Amino acid sequence: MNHNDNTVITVINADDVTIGYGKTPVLTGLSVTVPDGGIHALVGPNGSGKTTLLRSIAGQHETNGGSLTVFDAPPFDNAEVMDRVVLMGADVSLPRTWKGRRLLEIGEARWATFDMARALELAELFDLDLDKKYSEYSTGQKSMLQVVIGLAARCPVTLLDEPYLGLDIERRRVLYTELRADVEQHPRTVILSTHQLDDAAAVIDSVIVIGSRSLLFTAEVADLNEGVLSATGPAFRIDALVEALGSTGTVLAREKLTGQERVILDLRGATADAIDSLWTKARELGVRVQAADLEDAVTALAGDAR
Ligand SMILES: Nc1ncnc2c1ncn2[C@@H]1O[C@H](COP(=O)(O)OP(=O)(O)OP(=O)(O)O)[C@@H](O)[C@H]1O
Repeated sequence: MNHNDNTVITVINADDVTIGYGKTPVLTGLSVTVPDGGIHALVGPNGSGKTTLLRSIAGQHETNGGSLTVFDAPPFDNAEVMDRVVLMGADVSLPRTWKGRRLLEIGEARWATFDMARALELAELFDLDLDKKYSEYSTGQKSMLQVVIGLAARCPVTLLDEPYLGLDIERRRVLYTELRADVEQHPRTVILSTHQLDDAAAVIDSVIVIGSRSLLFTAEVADLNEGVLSATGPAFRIDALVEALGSTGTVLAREKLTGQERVILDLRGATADAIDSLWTKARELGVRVQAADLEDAVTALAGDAR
């Protein structure tokens, strides 16, 4: 594993990577590092290359240029890396005629770290019938089986590709609660690709945001929660707040609501005193300020980064 500086150990390192299909590139010049441990959301528009990137990290898809390493080694077709990585989720195909229970046994045979007791416990929490064939599962039940295998495999690098697809609200709660509990009890690095950031907001540590073709930015969720604010009020009051903001921060986005306007402000570089005085100013002006929802913060930062 790489020591980026004196403190951060990275498990996945992409440096100027190009990935595509045939001669068509999907991602170009992608440079990103993923720290060892924690849950990281991979976010980007449809077709931006999230699944392709996860497949490359899992050693299932060859990169076309640059350097991609997982545990300091190129992952493609590399058994030593692939034995420590699991990729499960929406686009992962499993043998359709096999029953859920059999697929768990395949997982147990595939990964030395697989915990069958945990797999059975998760299946019960999801209320998943393991005696049905995979082809007989609904979309949500297929997702549940994928999540069960993905978590029970206990791989140091766990990749979950849109694992919530088709899950009802109660099962989504199980997914995120059990994911967090599992990672706390058995620390590992999880990358979770998602279009539903707010759903995952409570359990993720950072976001990796890709745009069309490359990385837009990465950010710690704690930094976003503290430093990206949403301010709502009548337009003239928002104008006054933006004027007061000066060089303390940046206006990432501004939108009209019915009779009001809302701005998303990036104050991540500001001192605690500067942030305090902006809150005071907002109160004086009668502008409602709050931490921006994670989804709003990421969307605004992505718009700003493009
Ligand atoms: N097997 C393939 N052969 C050729 N092109 C492919 C193949 N798989 C994916 N692509 C193309 O690669 C691009 C990225 O696809 P990918 O599935 O990685 O995106 P994604 O970000 O996961 O999308 P979504 O959010 O819609 O799931 C898309 O333009 C897609 O059409």
